[in-house]
Amino acid sequence: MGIEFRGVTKQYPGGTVAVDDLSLTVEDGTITVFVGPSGCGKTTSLRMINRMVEPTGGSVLLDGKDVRESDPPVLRRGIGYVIQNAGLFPHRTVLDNVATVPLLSGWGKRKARERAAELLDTVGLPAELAKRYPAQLSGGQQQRVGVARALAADSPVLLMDEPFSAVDPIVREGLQDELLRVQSQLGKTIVFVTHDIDEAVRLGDKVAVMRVGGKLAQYGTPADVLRHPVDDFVASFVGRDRGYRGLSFVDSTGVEVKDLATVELGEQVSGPVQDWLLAVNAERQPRGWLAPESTVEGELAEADLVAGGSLYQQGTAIRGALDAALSSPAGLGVVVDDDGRVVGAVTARQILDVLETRP
Ligand SMILES: Nc1ncnc2c1ncn2[C@@H]1O[C@H](COP(=O)(O)OP(=O)(O)OP(=O)(O)O)[C@@H](O)[C@H]1O
Repeated sequence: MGIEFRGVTKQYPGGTVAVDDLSLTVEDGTITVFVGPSGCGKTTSLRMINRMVEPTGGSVLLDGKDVRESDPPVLRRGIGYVIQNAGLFPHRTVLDNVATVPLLSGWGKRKARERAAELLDTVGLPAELAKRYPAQLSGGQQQRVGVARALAADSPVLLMDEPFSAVDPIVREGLQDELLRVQSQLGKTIVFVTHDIDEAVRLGDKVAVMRVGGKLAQYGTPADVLRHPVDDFVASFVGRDRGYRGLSFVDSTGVEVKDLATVELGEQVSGPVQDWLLAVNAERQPRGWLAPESTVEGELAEADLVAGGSLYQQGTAIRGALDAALSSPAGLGVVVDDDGRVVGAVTARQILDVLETRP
């Protein structure tokens, strides 16, 4: 179900223009992220979709129909909504929090609870948490309950307002992965608000960058926005390291994978080794590096090795190859196939050369 903003403006009674002539289309079944500094009108834009805020100009269309033609409570029942800190009911159990919307929609108690239990599983929460109260969960777990509750409406549209901002970066990454996984199964139309550009490019099929004054600065794919910012505002907002971030979207064509000498764990290594030598297991999966000048007594064991270096899976974006090369103690990024077996190695120099010669 697509969403269209047509020349939408919101001026609050005090005179603040929170959103100024916003026009964009959110495609059916995609994630669109509204991103921008504090006060640029992201939340106001989101809330005009479910009529928590009414525009003062223009119109919002849901599936081609002006939202003003729908009664707000009916409209909202059909649109999932997730906010920061989850907004859970403190005196209801986790299960009943999630079952709320199905109950409101007239499902029987048992069916609503069964559905709620399924959804807790969908968002990766163990069943034993169902009977707890929200205060007995971690912040990340509460956010998952919030997402499960929003999914319970089984609506094609989901609005998410900074849902993951209150949790630490590691937990946030887990929640983002989970959202992407759930989305790959459910294919909802999701509008997501954040002030974090990393989150925006990670989650969005499209990213709408807004500036204070409620103006849309740029609307495009994450790759577009990172690689071709339309003006200085967008360029500075996406940050100086956008070149590096942008590499997440660049394929690795032209990067030649070089052969790499390896030694298998359990083998005898005679004399001190000359150069960094990659140790692999019987499946040819990398286990660590043998440092130059090191000598091995008897059979090569894990204890002889220096750990380190991320692995680059062949065929994925070039950023992974650069990460692998830069994080490797040997200066050689280890390239693996789908099964994690060593294919060869790349150097950072090679990757930079390829990038420099590209248009
Ligand atoms: N109910 C209101 N009455 C008056 N002004 C408001 C109201 N809600 C928001 N505003 C103003 O409208 C502008 C946009 O606010 P909005 O909350 O949409 O921005 P935002 O981009 O979501 O910001 P943040 O990231 O800080 O939440 C701000 O200047 C804000 O002060």
